[in-house]
Amino acid sequence: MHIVTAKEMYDTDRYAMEEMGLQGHMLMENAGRAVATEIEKHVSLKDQILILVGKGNNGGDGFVIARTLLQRGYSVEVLQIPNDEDIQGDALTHRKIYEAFGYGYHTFEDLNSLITFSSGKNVIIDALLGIGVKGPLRSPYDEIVPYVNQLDAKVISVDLPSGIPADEGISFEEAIQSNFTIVIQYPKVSAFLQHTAPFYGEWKAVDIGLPDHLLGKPESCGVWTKEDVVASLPEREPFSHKGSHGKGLVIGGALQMPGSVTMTSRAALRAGAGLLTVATVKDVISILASSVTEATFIALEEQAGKINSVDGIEFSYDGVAIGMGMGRHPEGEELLREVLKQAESPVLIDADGLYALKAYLPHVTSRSSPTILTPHPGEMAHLLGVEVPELLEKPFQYSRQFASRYGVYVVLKGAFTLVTTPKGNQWVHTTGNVGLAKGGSGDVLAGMLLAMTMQPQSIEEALNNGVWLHGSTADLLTEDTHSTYDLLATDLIDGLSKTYRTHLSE
Ligand SMILES: NC(=O)C1=CN([C@@H]2O[C@H](COP(=O)(O)OP(=O)(O)OC[C@H]3O[C@@H](n4cnc5c(N)ncnc54)[C@H](O)[C@@H]3O)[C@@H](O)[C@H]2O)[C@@H](O)CC1
Ligand SMILES: Nc1ncnc2c1ncn2[C@@H]1O[C@H](COP(=O)(O)OP(=O)(O)O)[C@@H](O)[C@H]1O
Ligand SMILES: [K+]
Repeated sequence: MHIVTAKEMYDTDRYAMEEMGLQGHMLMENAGRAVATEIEKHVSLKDQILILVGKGNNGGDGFVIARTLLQRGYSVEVLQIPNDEDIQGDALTHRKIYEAFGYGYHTFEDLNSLITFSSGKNVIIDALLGIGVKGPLRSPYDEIVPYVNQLDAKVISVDLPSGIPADEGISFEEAIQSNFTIVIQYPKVSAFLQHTAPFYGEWKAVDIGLPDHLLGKPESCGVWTKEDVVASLPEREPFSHKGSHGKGLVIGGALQMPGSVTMTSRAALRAGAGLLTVATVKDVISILASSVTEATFIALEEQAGKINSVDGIEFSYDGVAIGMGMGRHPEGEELLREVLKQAESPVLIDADGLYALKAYLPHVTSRSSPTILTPHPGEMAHLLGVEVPELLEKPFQYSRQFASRYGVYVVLKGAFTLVTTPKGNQWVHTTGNVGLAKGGSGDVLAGMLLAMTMQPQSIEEALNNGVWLHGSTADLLTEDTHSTYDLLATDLIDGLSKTYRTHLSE
């Protein structure tokens, strides 16, 4: 499923109108009817519905929705916010059609009109502003929005909650807090930003008949879905052997932190790695050996319980993951450099490895094999040299620039984990839940991703399939045997079996 900016939506729209003859009022008819059909799933004939109509095309959708719902027997009133002469173009066409059906509307004079017409309504349809919103809300929207937000009614927004910009990096002051948003054709970027997504409530996209190729480019920014996983995750070949399923190496762990590397290793094996070696300090091996019985070990030189060097490792692996529980110490930088120089396989860098990476970053571009970084926002902000809130304002832009500058894959973790390829393709993940916000979840993800990168699929597919499996496992477990309070990272490792069996064995 594509994710679009306002400009991409307008460009697609223009192309459909100018090149394909899908005129604006036809698109608006499609949009309004599709939205009305979706609204029907959330309301009943007993509900009292008020549709708030703004000045632009979002308001135009409102007139189509009103006509469609009235024709289907619902109790609907319309409050048009601008004066009559300010409704123009396709929106005016649809108001005329609406009136030709014999339906009427009220016009907003001051806040009292809203107080009067919202009284007794238990559903408000927000068709005030769409992707054309610019700057802070102006009068009278700056009064209307807070009033709607304090009403005790179900609020359903059309396309996006009014006041929320479509794109990232745009500040806003107030916006409609929706219960449900019916997105027109493609979700907009703001549906996936930590500070704007909550305004949407739940959302669903409806098809208004724009063919996919209209965006004029191959799909390069979208939501990675179960269908994508099913289409790209390779099946196990009946005659394959352990070597065909990838020989992985995990470098990490310190005497003070034996747990993370344990979780990474077990997760890698559960996710499908054929063979796994853990290179760590001696004391960690004695702890690990009993819980990761399938792995082999390399004892590395150490200082004060931390890995000091990677001497003794022969880099003949299909994939390497480094950094989990390694600790932060000056030697970390040197040993990471060695790994990046010597390993001819994909190298995934996580956690403490990311802190050791910063000085070496400019040299990463010279690697001929993929380099994968899996930062959470704090680690990513450190690599970028910006503050976390600044990063979260524009995660798409920051990730894209960073991935292309250094030629790396970036898995920016969070509630909407964002995978970016060096070419700039971006995939958002909506699986996973707050149960994952607990130490260790990231270590488990690193192991799953390591296993995935060693299977016969592209790195782009591997990372996306791994993130999807990780999030879906959390979702399955919290639907069933666990809650978002008690879920442990180790539960994810064992729960992975359920995800594979439930989703991927049909
Ligand atoms: N393919 C498409 O793009 C389609 C889009 N449609 C709808 O059209 C919408 C976009 O239409 P428009 O471009 O007319 O944009 P809007 O409906 O968002 O309206 C923009 C207008 O609102 C006013 N406005 C902007 N910012 C404001 C602020 N801060 N305070 C107060 N008033 C403000 C301005 O008068 C501006 O011209 C979409 O969100 C969608 O709902 C559908 O009708 C059909 C197809
Ligand atoms: N609120 C949330 N909703 C969904 N997923 C989350 C949430 N918080 C964290 N996660 C996921 O949990 C993992 C946490 O990783 P990370 O921050 O590296 O933790 P740690 O290193 O402590 O294990 C990531 O995969 C992230 O996407
Ligand atoms: K809206």
